[in-house]
Amino acid sequence: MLTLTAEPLTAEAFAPFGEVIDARVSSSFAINAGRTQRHHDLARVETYGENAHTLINIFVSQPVTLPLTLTFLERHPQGSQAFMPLHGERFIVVVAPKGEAIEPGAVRAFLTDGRQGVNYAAGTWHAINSVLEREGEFLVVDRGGEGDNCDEYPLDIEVRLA
Ligand SMILES: NC(=O)N[C@@H](O)C(=O)O
Ligand code: NI
Repeated sequence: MLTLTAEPLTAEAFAPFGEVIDARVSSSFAINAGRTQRHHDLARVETYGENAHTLINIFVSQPVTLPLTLTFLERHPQGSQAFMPLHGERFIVVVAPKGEAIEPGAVRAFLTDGRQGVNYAAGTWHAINSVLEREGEFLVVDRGGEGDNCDEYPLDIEVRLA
């Protein structure tokens, strides 16, 4: 069993796995006659393969209990996957670098603060959506198209909060 303590999510720490989506720290420019600040191009949407196209979804997830116990990580080789909470929900992010195998020492766990979303780059290993405290509603942007786009890697992980 791999036991991890979730660390606060930062863009720098998450950079090898994708992007953190956070209007508080991203640049913006005024549009709509100055009434709107556009936080532009915050994450790279990747869609590969036959008939690949971008999907906009909403995930409604039931909360996990702590410590979070996982039996696998998954990856989407044909596309990225972004999760943005719609009501300030905090969630646990567990990731590992792209590759055919996962090195347990390379697995990282993060805790979001409610204003952060994440975009998993295509092929990045990650835990399924793991929201804390209450039912969560997430805007999810990922890849549609032909072929299988979800690989699972068996790994027993326990995640605690600091
Ligand atoms: N399977 C699915 O659509 N969701 C997972 O990919 C996930 O990361 O939660
Ligand atoms: Ni996923």
